[in-house]
Amino acid sequence: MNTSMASAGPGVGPGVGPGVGPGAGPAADLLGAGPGPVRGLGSSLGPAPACSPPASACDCPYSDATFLRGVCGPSLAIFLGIIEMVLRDRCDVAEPCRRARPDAFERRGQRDFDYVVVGAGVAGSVVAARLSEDKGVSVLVLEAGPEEPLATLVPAFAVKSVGTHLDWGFATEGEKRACRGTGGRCAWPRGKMVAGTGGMQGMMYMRGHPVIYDTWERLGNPGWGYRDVLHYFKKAEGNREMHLVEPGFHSDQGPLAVQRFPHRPLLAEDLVRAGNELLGYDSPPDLNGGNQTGFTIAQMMVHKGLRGSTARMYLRPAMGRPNLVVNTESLVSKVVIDADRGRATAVEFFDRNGVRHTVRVKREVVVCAGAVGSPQLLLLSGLGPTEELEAVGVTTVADLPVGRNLHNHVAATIHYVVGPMSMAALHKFLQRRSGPLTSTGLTQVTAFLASKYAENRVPDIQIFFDGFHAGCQSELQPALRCAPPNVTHSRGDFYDVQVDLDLDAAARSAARSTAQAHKSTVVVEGCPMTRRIAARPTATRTLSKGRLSLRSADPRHPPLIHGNYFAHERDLLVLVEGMKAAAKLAETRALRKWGFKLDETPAKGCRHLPFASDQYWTCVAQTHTGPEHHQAGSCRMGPAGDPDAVVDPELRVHGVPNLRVADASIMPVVPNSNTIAGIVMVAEKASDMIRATWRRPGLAG
Ligand SMILES: Cc1cc2nc3c(=O)[nH]c(=O)nc-3n(C[C@H](O)[C@H](O)[C@H](O)COP(=O)(O)OP(=O)(O)OC[C@H]3O[C@@H](n4cnc5c(N)ncnc54)[C@H](O)[C@@H]3O)c2cc1C
Repeated sequence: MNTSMASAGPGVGPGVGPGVGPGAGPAADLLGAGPGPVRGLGSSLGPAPACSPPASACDCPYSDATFLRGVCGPSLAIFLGIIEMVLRDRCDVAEPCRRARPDAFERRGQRDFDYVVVGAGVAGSVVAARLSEDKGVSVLVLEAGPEEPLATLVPAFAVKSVGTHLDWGFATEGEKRACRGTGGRCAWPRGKMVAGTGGMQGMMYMRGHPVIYDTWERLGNPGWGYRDVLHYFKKAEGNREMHLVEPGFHSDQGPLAVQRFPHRPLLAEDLVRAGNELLGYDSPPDLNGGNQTGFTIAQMMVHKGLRGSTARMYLRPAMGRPNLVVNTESLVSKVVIDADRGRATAVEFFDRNGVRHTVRVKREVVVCAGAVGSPQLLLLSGLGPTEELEAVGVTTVADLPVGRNLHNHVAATIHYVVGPMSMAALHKFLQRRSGPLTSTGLTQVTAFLASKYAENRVPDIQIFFDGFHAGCQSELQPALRCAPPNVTHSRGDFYDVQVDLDLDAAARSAARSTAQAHKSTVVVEGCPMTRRIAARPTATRTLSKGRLSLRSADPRHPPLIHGNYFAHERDLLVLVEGMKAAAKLAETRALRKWGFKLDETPAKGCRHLPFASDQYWTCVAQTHTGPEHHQAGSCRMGPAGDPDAVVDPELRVHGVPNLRVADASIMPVVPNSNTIAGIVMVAEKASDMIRATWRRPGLAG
């Protein structure tokens, strides 16, 4: 699975309150998390309350939504609990004075706002920060989940909140051709917290091929072609490694910090070499530049060793603004629409105590609840296919194809055969923001390939990698439990960073100095260790379309989701090509020296088929489907008259112009890559369009 304080740290640059600018004092110096301007966010930020470490001395009360201690079972609960506690005591990490609260709305006592933003996820955080730059307007953000927990900021725990109370835990139903191993149900984790799914994702920064955005434009959406949206990619991007990327495509001025992890296993470099050996490339290209084909160590959304979610990079620097209120643990249940006037007039939500509130909206509602949450809310508000709404007792306001055009990438995992988290690692992380806790291991490597089915050689396969990351004992090979005597961890049941690093070095020198490769086994201090590395080829230009509808009119019930994977046969054919390409990697010179070998243990449910045949890979894809996490399109953008369109090219719901949707759900076609870069672009452009609307003569309120 693919999975930063500085600019968002105690100081937020020019225009900030007292004592928090550059050189603001001991916090910055001690922790190496120096404050600096949040570039691109303007200088209109209001004063932020000062705080200074240690956190027990931080001036603002903050209650962290802990989750880590539960993820590895009882044996590690104490160790992981300590990590959470230590993080809480770091003021620069915790930023307690910039946190949203579940009682912010009540405390403010204000019952009407110019803008109400639903969801403080990837897109919502950007929209809220941008709209509140205008001092004369008021912005309320309602987020169903709690604040972004501290442990989610540590890259090594990137996806550990999946399956916890921070995950909506959605699943598709009735898949006929996919997820057969799990009864036709594919898991769709989605983040329920400030930062949204951006708090549980792998941090990879990938935009997708220009042709995707040109397709959006061709489908009737002027202003969304690549030449136009490039401006917004750049507006958002704060690239800290401009020397690595192609001139003309990037910017170092935006709030979203983009750079490679400070740490990577040695194997990562060889994996890239192996891939480019296969493709005949000398050096990895900038996959966000002019050529999207090849293998690379990707740039990630990280800053100073911590996850750079949009909540951290956009929203928190804005939290001191008097015109911005962010209320957590608030489930929005309905947008109230005056059908006669075609206008959204209010938003209803339930607070953490289950009490219902109504907020009046003076200008616009901006729905940023994600590819599942946004269509669900529109449906609950009477916007959707009449028949479906009537079936659950919701009165139709406008008959719109909400929930259709839902689509996603699809993957399958293949394994190759070829350590543990300790106090030492924690120390390294806290002192220098270095070491394995600051990365996600091999997940920082990715590749884009064009299968034989690809149109115009535009990549239709992305490969992700996994392995060499912090994990629980259950994720390890049994042999790893044999702990060498010098292991620094106390119980021998968690990846030890020390071992991890030594293992890399030892494996390399062993493989180099002795021709007798240990094949899948390396020996460290007399302890035989086997590792399982995974590659996850992913079909990214999928043609299969699913749908989302209401299960009931109760906003607390999850919607019905039909992913409809592999409904279009080409998606499966492309994925099988991707699996074959990934299998070939094991044959490269660069990886053979590691004793890399395809794991030939037949996959459950596919043992009857000849290993590595097309039928075998097809069976693996359909049985052990990787349902992927790049859902999009469920409130599709398109012009008036397009029967598939829910929002117009300015992201206004057709028929309700002061209700916009801005997130992954508006994408007519999902990018052929990870999605966040594209979503942030959408949110930046949406914010500009909203602000421009209200600057028009006669409209300013
Ligand atoms: C395990 C995993 C790994 C991933 N890795 C990557 C990666 O490496 N790179 C990448 O680019 N993408 C990655 N993704 C995909 C990416 O995280 C999502 O595409 C992205 O977060 C979606 O953004 P969004 O703004 O559309 O929705 P979200 O970020 O999900 O935000 C929606 C927000 O709305 C809130 N909400 C929903 N309904 C309501 C309601 N009724 N009332 C109030 N609030 C509500 C939610 O709680 C949430 O906070 C990954 C996803 C997963 C699950």
